[in-house]
Amino acid sequence: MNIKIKGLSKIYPNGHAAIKNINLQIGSGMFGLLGPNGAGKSSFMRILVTVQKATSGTILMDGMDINEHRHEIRKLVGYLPQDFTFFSKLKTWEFLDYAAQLSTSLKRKERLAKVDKLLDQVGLLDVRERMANKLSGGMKRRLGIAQALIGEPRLLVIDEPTTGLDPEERIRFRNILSDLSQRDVTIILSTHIVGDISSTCHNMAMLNKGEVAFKGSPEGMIDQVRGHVWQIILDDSAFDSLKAKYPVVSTIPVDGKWEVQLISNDQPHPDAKVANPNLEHAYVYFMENEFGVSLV
Ligand SMILES: Nc1ncnc2c1ncn2[C@@H]1O[C@H](COP(=O)(O)OP(=O)(O)OP(=O)(O)O)[C@@H](O)[C@H]1O
Repeated sequence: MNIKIKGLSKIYPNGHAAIKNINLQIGSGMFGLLGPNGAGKSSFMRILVTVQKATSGTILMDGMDINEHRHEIRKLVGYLPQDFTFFSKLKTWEFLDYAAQLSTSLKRKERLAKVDKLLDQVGLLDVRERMANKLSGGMKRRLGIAQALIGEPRLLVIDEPTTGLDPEERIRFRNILSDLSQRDVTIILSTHIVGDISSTCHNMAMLNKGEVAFKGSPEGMIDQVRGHVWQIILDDSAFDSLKAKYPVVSTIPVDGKWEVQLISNDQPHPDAKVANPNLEHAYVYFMENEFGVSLV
């Protein structure tokens, strides 16, 4: 699916501008939307899946205006919201079968075959008889993905799927997403976890305070910070004085001192050496306003 977003803004009735003049183009494959809590990711995604309307701007999905073709577009979209909840009295397979009845016109036998195929795909076939509300947090998210996929959407929108998952479940979830992205489907994944993006997405945007702070590839975002990440070993007092001035991205205790990585336009200390940047560094760099330091 080809999505063109032009001049998109959302102002809530209380006057809060949650998203401001967003312009983006999103093609097939996995697209990551990175940003801190409150950046406007959920507002943006709810507009994309037609759950709420923008205040201004346009979205074209394969040339169809989202406001004029809401009904058709809903059939093309699968959505896993951040606060996805379950019907407590349904078994795992029953829950998915219920979702299938809502979003497909398949006959019972085909439907049940599809339910089991999807449960297998997300690694839940072994627990198909378990009550859905008794699944672990990670399993619930995977069932959420299965329900979003059941109608064979061309666009899959997933809001903060890995928040609160343990590292093993997070990796498992990322692997499921990577498998999905091999198909001809557009997946938009929102997250505040940098690792979700670096391990799954070739294209991305970073939102900060409702605005697009960066759009491009993760490598492109890392390139922007090259030469601005510095590494240095400091004692307690030197560390205290530098951390008051510069955004610190990592600290490792080494022999009673600190190995520190920080972001600065200029060499922050005579002993500081330029370090190799990663996406985490770039994220901090593009959040510079949070630190009141102008780095770009
Ligand atoms: N219905 C609403 N009325 C007023 N303000 C809202 C409403 N919904 C969201 N906001 C505000 O808009 C901003 C963006 O919220 P949004 O949920 O879109 O951000 P987010 O990036 O998804 O963050 P989070 O991960 O914390 O949900 C926040 O400041 C939020 O408080």
